[in-house]
Amino acid sequence: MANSKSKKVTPLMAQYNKIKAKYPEALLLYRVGDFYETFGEDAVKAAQVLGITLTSRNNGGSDVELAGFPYHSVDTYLPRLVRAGYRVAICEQLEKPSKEKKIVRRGVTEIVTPGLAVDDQLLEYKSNNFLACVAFGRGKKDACGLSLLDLSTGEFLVAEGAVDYIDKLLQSFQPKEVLLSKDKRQEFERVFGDRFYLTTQDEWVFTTDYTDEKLLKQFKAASLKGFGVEELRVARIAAGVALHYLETTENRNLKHITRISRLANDRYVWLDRFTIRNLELLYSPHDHGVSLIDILDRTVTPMGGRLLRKWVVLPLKDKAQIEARHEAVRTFVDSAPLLQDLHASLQQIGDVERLISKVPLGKVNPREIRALSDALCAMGPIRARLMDSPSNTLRQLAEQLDPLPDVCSEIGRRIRDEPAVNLAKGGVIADGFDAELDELRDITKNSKNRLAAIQQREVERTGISSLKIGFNNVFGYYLEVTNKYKQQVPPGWTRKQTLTSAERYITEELKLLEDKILNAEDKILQREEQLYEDLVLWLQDYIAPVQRNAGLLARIDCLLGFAKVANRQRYTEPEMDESQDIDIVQGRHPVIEQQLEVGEQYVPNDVQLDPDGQQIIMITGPNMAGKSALLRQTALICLLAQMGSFVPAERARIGIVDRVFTRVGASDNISSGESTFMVEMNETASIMNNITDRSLILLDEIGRGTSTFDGISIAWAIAEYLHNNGRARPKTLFATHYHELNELAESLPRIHNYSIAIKEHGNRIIFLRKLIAGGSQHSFGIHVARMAGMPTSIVARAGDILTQLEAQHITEQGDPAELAAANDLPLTAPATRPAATASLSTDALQLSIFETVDPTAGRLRELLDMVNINSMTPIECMMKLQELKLVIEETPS
Ligand SMILES: Nc1ncnc2c1ncn2[C@@H]1O[C@H](COP(=O)(O)OP(=O)(O)OP(=O)(O)O)[C@@H](O)[C@H]1O
Repeated sequence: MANSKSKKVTPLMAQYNKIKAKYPEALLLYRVGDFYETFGEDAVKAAQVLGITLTSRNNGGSDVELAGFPYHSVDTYLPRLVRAGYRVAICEQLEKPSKEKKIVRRGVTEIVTPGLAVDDQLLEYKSNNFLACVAFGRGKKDACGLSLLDLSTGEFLVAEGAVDYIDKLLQSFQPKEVLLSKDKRQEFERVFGDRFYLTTQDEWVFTTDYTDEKLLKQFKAASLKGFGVEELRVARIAAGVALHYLETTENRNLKHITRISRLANDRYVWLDRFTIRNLELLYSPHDHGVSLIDILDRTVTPMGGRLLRKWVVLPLKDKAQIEARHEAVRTFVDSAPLLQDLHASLQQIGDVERLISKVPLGKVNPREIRALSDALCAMGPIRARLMDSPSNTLRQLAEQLDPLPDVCSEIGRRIRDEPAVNLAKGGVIADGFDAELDELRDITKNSKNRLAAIQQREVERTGISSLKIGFNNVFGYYLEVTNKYKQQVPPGWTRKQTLTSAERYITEELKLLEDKILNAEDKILQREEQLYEDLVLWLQDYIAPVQRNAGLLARIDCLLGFAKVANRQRYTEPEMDESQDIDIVQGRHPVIEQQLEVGEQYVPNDVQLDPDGQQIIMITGPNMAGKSALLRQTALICLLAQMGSFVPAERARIGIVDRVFTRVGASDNISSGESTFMVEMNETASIMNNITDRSLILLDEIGRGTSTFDGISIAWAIAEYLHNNGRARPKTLFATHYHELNELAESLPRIHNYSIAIKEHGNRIIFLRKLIAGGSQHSFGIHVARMAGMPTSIVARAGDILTQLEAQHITEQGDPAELAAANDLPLTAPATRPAATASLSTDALQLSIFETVDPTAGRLRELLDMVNINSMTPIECMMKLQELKLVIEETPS
């Protein structure tokens, strides 16, 4: 820190210390002349992050660290500091330096944090930059409130609900910064994890009275009734805290925050947080992985791109709304010229939503204002074209578009066609708009002509033919009259200088012109600034209509994007109905089908689900057969349909789905122990408690994270519960390695067995990727090992061991399938039921193995001792066998 205790602190450092004390948590960029300086610890951090030189400055006897950069580099350096996670306070000089004042007045004009970014360098153009606030309810049962505010667009959303709902929204909207009460940090991290950039606020801010006052003031309203947020007490607190935070970070002109909207939980399909992650809707966890949005986003405008991200995580449940989107997409698909025209027009639009937000923030530059008017001008043709289209949806959208001709023409009248980006450089305001400015410009351009004109006129008027206009530094412009014509000087001229052969005069007119010429440049800049400010102020009245246009264009853009994807990827229009069936004919996985190697073809599959007949599909098949792909494509097709998109299928009839749950079994519990398994079971239990008739559940290798027999038992119990649960019959796709689960179909009529076909070809397995009726009866690991060329003696022996292990286990504990069926396992069984013994007694078996495969017995025994067969997947078994085989091959006989 700058040393405030030092005896003789320089005036500059004294001022710095005072300002810094007000913003202790921020890294302070302190303007000194043409530089932004940082001092003390801030300087150390800035030097490290920015790679700038760290020096020191004498501060009245003691040294303080110093690092700075030129003011014009702020656009380069500021984003780097913010991205590195710093809050940055920018302290400007608030007055021009003058000789009389020892030190100029300075103050913080802006605080930039990840959630408060508005500069293009800090924003991703197709993503919102949300600042979130989470307010916890009073008790455990009380709801949690969330607000999401994008300062760069003015979008302001609130939601209230159970913790898992808020968690899901945080995951979907990925806020860049989250505000919370000082005393709730631990609770927040426990519930929502530690991956957010947190900023705490004083506890007193989180009170209804204070926050409601903030909201009412922002929206200039007497009540919040009109916004549909009256009932959401905790969400309103979260919203008010966000406004409070903006105020304390010097963001005071928030005219672009014109509305607050409720994210109505009941309007959208409920996706549990695993589903968003698991279906890779927005992100893929793999390196260079592709997510659904990557495939789906063919939008042209940044607003469209941002809206699509919301559509993807908030699929609709209302049939009419979904069909309205389909109808618009169909219209574009059916008319290539309409699609192309709209695409071309939208390309001229740019980011009007963010442009108009810069108006109240005082950040809009002249070129952006011009871009705004270009965008408005482009809206006319879009409106006209869509009004002519056969689509009701598109006509309704077009009708609401308002190209604001006044704004468009006013900007055209006031701003030059290609204005300078930087207002301070001039050349912004159009010629002919302002007489004063025109005159000033004229003066600088034509000053010589004007002087010559005066000279000419005066020669004619006075008859002094030798009259000349000259200039000197003492009294500026003058009229010089030779002695010969002295008598003809008119009365209004003032003599200023007498020379031997001539006299010099000034006139009122000449002085005025001189003044104008000398100050013209300065005055031009001032006048341009003034006129520009007037325009920006005038534009503030049009923020809401421009935002409305931006919203409409975003929707048109998304629908157009869906049509482009449908054309390119051969998607078809799904039929939506109120039934509870899902009937997909020749469906495909939208992402995987795009990623296959050249020459590979995605194999489409039919999937039918209905709660009265085929409620649960049990799919068996070896690793890599395509089970997970089938599960996910089914959910993705339903979700795509409900987002309003066409779907990758030959035909699809979808009874509206209201919830999608996904669970994927933990892949390895060897390193993470039981906890992973416990988590898996807890989460599965939460699915079981929330299912409805319209739910779609994907269970992929559930129970994999424990020993084989435990896993089978648990998967069995879950399948049984989903089938027999009286409350609801959720449609379920169940992928499993455990062929034992096929037995369930014998006693439970709505469970149907399927498998994914494979074919043996010599030593190779060919994956046919076809879903066929009937479960598979193979023990895949050993089966695959045989096809991989394992010596027959080992394969045969492995088969024997498996049979013996299963037989032994059945005598010790009973057949897991029978056990499960007999015990009528309750829901809570996974967590509370005593785990079946994981270690099997294999001593006897091992002895006999080693008797037969000597002389490599020692090494093989060693390797086998380390194996826990109960926790291995078939493919791991196969690899282990391969390893054993190598031992045999490498040992000299
Ligand atoms: N219908 C299909 N057509 C073409 N390729 C497919 C198809 N289904 C899956 N694949 C390919 O097979 C790979 C494996 O599929 P998937 O992960 O679904 O197998 P799995 O049976 O779930 O295996 P595991 O049990 O190991 O998870 C996919 O990454 C994809 O490349």
